[in-house]
Amino acid sequence: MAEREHHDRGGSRPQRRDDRAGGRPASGGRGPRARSATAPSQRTKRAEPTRFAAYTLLRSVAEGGYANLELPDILRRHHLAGRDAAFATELAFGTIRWQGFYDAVIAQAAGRPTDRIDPQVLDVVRLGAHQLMGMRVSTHAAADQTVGLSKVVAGAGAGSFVNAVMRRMSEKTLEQWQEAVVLEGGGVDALAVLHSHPQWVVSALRAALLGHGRATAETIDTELEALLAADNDPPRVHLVARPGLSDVDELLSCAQACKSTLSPHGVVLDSGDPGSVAAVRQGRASVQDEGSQLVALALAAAEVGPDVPDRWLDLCAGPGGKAGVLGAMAVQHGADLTAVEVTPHRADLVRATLAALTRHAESVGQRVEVRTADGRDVGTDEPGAHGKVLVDAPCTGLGALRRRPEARWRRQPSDVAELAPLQRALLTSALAAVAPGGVVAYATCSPHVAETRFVVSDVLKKHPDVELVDARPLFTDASGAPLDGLGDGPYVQLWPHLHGTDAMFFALLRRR
Ligand SMILES: C[S@@+](CC[C@H](N)C(=O)[O-])C[C@H]1O[C@@H](n2cnc3c(N)ncnc32)[C@H](O)[C@@H]1O
Repeated sequence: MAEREHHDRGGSRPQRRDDRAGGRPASGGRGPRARSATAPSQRTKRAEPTRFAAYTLLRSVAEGGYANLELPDILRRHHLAGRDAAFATELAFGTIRWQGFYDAVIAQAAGRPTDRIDPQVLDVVRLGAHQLMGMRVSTHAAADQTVGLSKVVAGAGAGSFVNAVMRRMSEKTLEQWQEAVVLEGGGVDALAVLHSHPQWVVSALRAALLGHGRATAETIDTELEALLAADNDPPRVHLVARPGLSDVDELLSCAQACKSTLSPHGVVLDSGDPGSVAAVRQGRASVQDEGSQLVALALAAAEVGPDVPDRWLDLCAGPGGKAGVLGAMAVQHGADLTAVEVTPHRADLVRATLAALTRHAESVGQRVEVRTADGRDVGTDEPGAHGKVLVDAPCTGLGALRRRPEARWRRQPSDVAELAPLQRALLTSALAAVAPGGVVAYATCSPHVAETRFVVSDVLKKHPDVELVDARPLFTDASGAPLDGLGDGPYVQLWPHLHGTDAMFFALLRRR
């Protein structure tokens, strides 16, 4: 590709304001950009495949698609692999993450609110903004390719507008744009623009850091900025070797990877496609965040009374990531696993995820079963039948924003209230389904206090026969050493900016 030498994924995000305080220049070491004075008629008239693929992904997301799910097909259709696929992915995902900040910049550069810009043209300009401010694409290449893309997707008439906006955006450094768009008064509103999060999400994360004891009045500003910045860092790909089916050495031997420092069964991929790893293709290993691995391993390690049944239950299993680890650990402990999922197509995903494990369990005389059912009924249907139950509750996913670039713009504050009764009902059902002496783990990939502590404390009020267990000793790193920064207990809250994991919440309840 013509401008290949300008592709640099090392500096793929707008720099934080903190970086300026350290004296580093904005935009990855470049000063103010040279004005790009090329007339639109002299710009390219074609769309280069990586930009076109990124644009296609943005349009799919605008129409309700999920970036992670759409990406593989779009890359295939545009024949992109290796560095080109990585460039297109970062261009699209980074643009979606930084959309809030870029829209504030674009509104000023265009002299009109973004809702008065044609949505297709707006997406093209957002991609241009990310090339200018988030990736080290040269000003000329970014402008040329962005104008070319606009002509292809929106007609020649769009070229002049896009050319003008790109020129105005390139007249300021990132640092100057941060100054220009930040809202007066600072606080949550300013952080929301600077770190490209909706305001309500910034407020919820602020409350979560305080509510879980991670931050105090003195440290909250620093902690919150660090957490928001971590949400904008593209996460690395982690694999888990399902215990008994694969191991870390096998993954290291066939992938460019290094050992996880957090999970004894995990590796961190340096590069490459997880689908090229045989163990992943065969369902003996899978892609999984380290925080999710730790949650499944913690429940597997939890002690239960002597007479509890050798039956473990995953009450909300789709698509089966934690069930894969929990089921593998169950088989090693001589227990069976039942994975329940209410949505039929997600239950099918769980079946596919657990196929290799199911065969392995049968070969040693045990059972791993997937059931399409409502988890809220299991407690009534099978009271006291299980020794360990996982409730990985449906939640807002505010702890996994870095993995799902569009999620922050889709979620609404009302989602929290809407999910609340379901979360309480599932935990109540789990407590009915567990035998005396058995344990229930309640987990979410959200640190929102209303989805975590409040759910557990509400349900506990109605269950005098249930006690909260300090979950912190169950969370150890890959060497078995206690994990730092887990809070004051008895709950565990992981944090992206501290542990490098999704912000998983974990509570352990034991039925007396
Ligand atoms: C957070 S996800 C679980 C993720 C899963 N544990 C994993 O690691 O792959 C929550 C799941 O619960 C399912 N769910 C929602 N309501 C449910 C219900 N009433 N009974 C069972 N599953 C439910 C959702 O469809 C979703 O697949």
